[in-house]
Amino acid sequence: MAAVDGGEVDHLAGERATAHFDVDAMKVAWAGSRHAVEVNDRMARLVASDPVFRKDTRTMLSRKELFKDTLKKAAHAWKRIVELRLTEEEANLLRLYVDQPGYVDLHWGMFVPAIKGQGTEEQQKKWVPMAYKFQIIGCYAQTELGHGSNVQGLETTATFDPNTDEFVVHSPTLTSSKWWPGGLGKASTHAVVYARLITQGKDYGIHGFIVQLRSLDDHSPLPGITLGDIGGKFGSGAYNSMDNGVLRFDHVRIPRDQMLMRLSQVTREGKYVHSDVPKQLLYGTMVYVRQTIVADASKALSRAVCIAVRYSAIRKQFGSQAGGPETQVLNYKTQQSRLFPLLASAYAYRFVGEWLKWLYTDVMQKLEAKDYSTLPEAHACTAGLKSVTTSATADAIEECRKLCGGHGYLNSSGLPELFAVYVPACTYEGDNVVLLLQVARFLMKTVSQLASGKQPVGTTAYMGNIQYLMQCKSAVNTAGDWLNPAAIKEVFEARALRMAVNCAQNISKAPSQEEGFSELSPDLLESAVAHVQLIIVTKFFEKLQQDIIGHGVKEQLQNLCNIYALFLLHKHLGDFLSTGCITPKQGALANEQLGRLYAQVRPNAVALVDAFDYTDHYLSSVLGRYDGDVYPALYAEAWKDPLNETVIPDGYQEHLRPLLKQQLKFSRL
Ligand SMILES: CCCCCCCCCCCCCCCCCCCC(=O)SCCNC(=O)CCNC(=O)[C@H](O)C(C)(C)COP(=O)(O)OP(=O)(O)OC[C@H]1O[C@@H](n2cnc3c(N)ncnc32)[C@H](O)[C@@H]1OP(=O)(O)O
Ligand SMILES: Cc1cc2nc3c(=O)[nH]c(=O)nc-3n(C[C@H](O)[C@H](O)[C@H](O)COP(=O)(O)OP(=O)(O)OC[C@H]3O[C@@H](n4cnc5c(N)ncnc54)[C@H](O)[C@@H]3O)c2cc1C
Repeated sequence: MAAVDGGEVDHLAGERATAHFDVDAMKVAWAGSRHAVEVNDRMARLVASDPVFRKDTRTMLSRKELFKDTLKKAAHAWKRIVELRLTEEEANLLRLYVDQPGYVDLHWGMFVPAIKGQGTEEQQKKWVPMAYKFQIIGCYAQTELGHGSNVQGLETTATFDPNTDEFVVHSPTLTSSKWWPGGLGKASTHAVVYARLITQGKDYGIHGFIVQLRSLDDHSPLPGITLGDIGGKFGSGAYNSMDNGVLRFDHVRIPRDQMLMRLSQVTREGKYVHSDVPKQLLYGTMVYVRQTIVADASKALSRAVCIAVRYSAIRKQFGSQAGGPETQVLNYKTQQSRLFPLLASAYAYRFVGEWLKWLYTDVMQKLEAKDYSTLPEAHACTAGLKSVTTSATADAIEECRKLCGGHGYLNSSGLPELFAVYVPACTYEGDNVVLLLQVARFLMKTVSQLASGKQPVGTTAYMGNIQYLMQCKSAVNTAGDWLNPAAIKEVFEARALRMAVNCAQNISKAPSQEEGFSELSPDLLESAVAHVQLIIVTKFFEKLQQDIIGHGVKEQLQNLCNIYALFLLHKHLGDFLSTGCITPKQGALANEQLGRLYAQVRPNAVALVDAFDYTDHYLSSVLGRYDGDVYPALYAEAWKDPLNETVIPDGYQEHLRPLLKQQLKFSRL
């Protein structure tokens, strides 16, 4: 049992008893291995049992209190990591379960990877150990007030001065102020700063530099540096624990060797030298983080779905004819058709995230061997999957809130905070529309190369089957035919290819490629989404080909995979019909099959969310409690609100009493 802090009575026991599969084996399938289940469980319990990591009053804290609490938790987490000599894997999980965004996320998630990816061996030797020991705290300072998406438009300058062998870092305009970097506002001592490199009078574009921002003695900003927090953000608690910051430089000097020089160098004389590597490797840290964001999407989504499924099994409304029991809302077909596709999506994102991690590692190994051929594919996959999974997850968390009715709107449900903390994922690390346009660009390039006979590889390999896919018609005849993976794959491939080819044909009619791309960009977005959804569906099918152990586990995953695919088909029916991949009748059959699959998931729903193995501490939701004892928890939680600290509210004497005593008379009455 995962819940370390659940009650004694299991109100969901009846639901758990109806499951047709081995939940422990499903935990292994979800986590990836038995080892992963064990280490996740151990770290989650470690956090849940430590009073410093409590978070039940987080949404009631002021910004200052919340920030201080975040500093305390980060320091305590580090203390525990050192005391217990945790491995890197354990430490990362411990931080995950602490579950409060803070400067450490950017320190480990971007500052260290940026130095590792873009620094020379010598630079790594100097900076990485200091960062690993927390002798310095770093952040990733790229975005500016005036430019975020358009990285080439950044204005901060780093001008080489050969007289002193230094770069002079400067913010020439208001819009060049660094704006947004997490951890910058109050915590970081250092940053990887992206600035235009100018040497010998020439602008060589954006490069990364390590810049010290604050004194290591008293934490005050160094001379020439202006620093602050950019202000409160969406929602209570949530991302306000993070000190997203503003930074300005007034001719700040740094040694030449603090330019990250793995990709290009400036010599002592000021000569610019570019290595024989693609310049896009400068964006490598973003590719790395996008890949981790896809894995995070399944975490956030599964968390919301776990709350909504458990609560929907407890919540009863209507249905009693002659004094009998009311209906669990989970039994309503509408609830199922809204909730089960989200459950299926959580599993789909988990497996595609696993695959993306593999792809990223594979590409990195190839890059080490100077093989850059898979870089465009890695960029397109990370950008596309980041975009599709975060957009769907943000929408899904809000849907789960609605699925929980009125109580979902209470902070104690955990859903408002989860939504507020998650929704910026659609923007940070690349705005989702901007990223999809990158995928579309990649697809248009691939389509244009088909004519020259170039065989596409990787996730676009299906495009090589153009002769067939442009004219095939689905052979589905009955609802049951939609359970055939080949039938599903064929229509998803045909839809994606036909949408891409349509776009390419329409672009070619425009006066220029650029104008055509711009004019067609709404269609290009849809084409990119179709391609990315195909990847997710394909990777789910591939997962099912692997050795999956445990009674009934594979059958459940097959159902979820079919639900994910057929739900998408139903949602994007217009695409499938307008491209002629299926007929209206076949669309209706898919929907019929979807209803049957929901019925099969129903008795397994609670067990399928139990397989996520979340503690009550991590879920932090009275509605999602493992024991299902929702009502006493909701009732008790209300009394913790600061408004209930006194029976008579503050302000009664000044504002309520005079009103009630009619001391202020309305002259016309
Ligand atoms: C209960 C509640 C509590 C819950 C708590 C939960 C706790 C959770 C913890 C949460 C912690 C969160 C931690 C995450 C922190 C978030 C961190 C966010 C950090 C940031 O946002 S950093 C800033 C990121 N910025 C961006 O992403 C900018 C986006 N813009 C770009 O990437 C580029 O500028 C863009 C759009 C790609 C355009 O670049 P440009 O140079 O103009 O390129 P072109 O379009 O002209 O393309 C040229 C060529 O390059 C190829 N290309 C582009 N990018 C890449 C790449 N990355 N890799 C490889 N190749 C690339 C492109 O395809 C073109 O190729 P061609 O062959 O066509 O020429
Ligand atoms: C919570 C949070 C944390 C962040 N952390 C960091 C950090 O640690 N470090 C850091 O450097 N940055 C950080 N950022 C900044 C973040 O990376 C940028 O905000 C993000 O890349 C989007 O850029 P933008 O703000 O310039 O949006 P804009 O590009 O200005 O987007 C505005 C609108 O324009 C549209 N748009 C833009 N370009 C195009 C186009 N070519 N075609 C069509 N539509 C377009 C977008 O879709 C969007 O609708 C963070 C942001 C947030 C919200």
